[in-house]
Amino acid sequence: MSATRQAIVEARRLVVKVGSSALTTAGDGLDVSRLDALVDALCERIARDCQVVLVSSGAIGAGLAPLSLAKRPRDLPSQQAAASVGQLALAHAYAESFGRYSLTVGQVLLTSDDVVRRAHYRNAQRTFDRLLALGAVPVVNENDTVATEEIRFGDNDRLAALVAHLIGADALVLLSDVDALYDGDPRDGATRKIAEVNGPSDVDGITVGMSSSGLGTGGMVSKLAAARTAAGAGIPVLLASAADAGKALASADVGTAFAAADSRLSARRFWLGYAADPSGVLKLDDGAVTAVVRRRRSLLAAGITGVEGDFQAGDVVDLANPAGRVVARGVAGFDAAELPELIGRSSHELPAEQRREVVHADDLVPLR
Ligand SMILES: Nc1ncnc2c1ncn2[C@@H]1O[C@H](COP(=O)(O)OP(=O)(O)O)[C@@H](O)[C@H]1O
Ligand SMILES: N[C@@H](CCC(=O)OP(=O)(O)O)C(=O)O
Repeated sequence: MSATRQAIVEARRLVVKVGSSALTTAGDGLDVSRLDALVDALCERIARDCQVVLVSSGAIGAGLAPLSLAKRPRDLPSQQAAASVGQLALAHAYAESFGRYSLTVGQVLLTSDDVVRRAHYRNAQRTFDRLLALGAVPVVNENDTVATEEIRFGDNDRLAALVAHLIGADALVLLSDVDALYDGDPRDGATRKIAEVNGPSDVDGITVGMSSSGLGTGGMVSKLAAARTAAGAGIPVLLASAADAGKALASADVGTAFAAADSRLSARRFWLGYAADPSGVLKLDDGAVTAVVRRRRSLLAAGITGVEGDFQAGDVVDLANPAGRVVARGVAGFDAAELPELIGRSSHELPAEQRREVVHADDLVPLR
């Protein structure tokens, strides 16, 4: 067995995320027998002295039938109405199901602010720690009923990766309706299953598509992004089918395993790289990309070719390569308004008071 799968088997703190497509069907809503089977697998793992946080989608899917909606609505107010009805059904079903094992569940509904703003992040951290210390199983979802289009996570895969880092999880398990990552969308015919992902090059060139069930939101795109986020932060990830939850949680010998990067990012650097909401973009030339990404140097004005957004010194900004791809994220040392007359100029050409880094290396995180 690979070291990654071994680490998942031995994890003492685990985040498990289950998608809508594994719990609900368009016509019938919540499938309690599938939910019970998932809870059976989780409780077996909990009985082996492992703390589990469950991130569960399915509120919108579970709210469709009670509201006589035939399919997942597209507009936000209807989705929110469905989530409001469905979340109650979902929480009730989990309370009943874990109750079979005399376990208590605690509902945690998060908005992006709760993990994007640092002060809120610490607050959420304390709530999880206390729930786990008291022996309850936290069941997490996005707080869909109050999230607006702008502040929405939209997909729970990312939320699960952020929660995994937030609680210091040893591993993340993503359960869906597909049994693994494939090198192309499995609906397109001949595709190959990928069992191990040991680094970004193992997923270069594969095609990932959207949800097939019409119930899930992010499809494989968001799962892959979440797996990379967690693995990049030092947390091993297993992607498997919810139907295989028993095996995924007991022996981790199914699905796709994503190896964790060697070192765990500090809370601050993780927050900077993956949780913080960027307020603008600095466009870099090739030399600056090499300096900040490969050599971990500070970003100087000379390597910047353009500035977007209206940010202040201290705000988080994206750093993009000449093709426009975001390669790093960092804390701006200048206001956006100050930069146009500095960029492209080397330090000795600048007045003494402006002769400093635009983004200091300590405040800069390259993204995988
Ligand atoms: N390369 C790929 N490998 C595996 N599944 C893929 C791929 N590309 C697209 N998919 C689709 O992604 C779906 C899972 O995403 P989604 O329905 O959003 O799940 P969930 O509700 O569990 O979050 C699968 O059913 C599959 O059809
Ligand atoms: N918060 C939404 C789920 C959003 C979501 O990410 O769904 P999925 O792609 O099925 O994990 C809900 O509970 O319906």
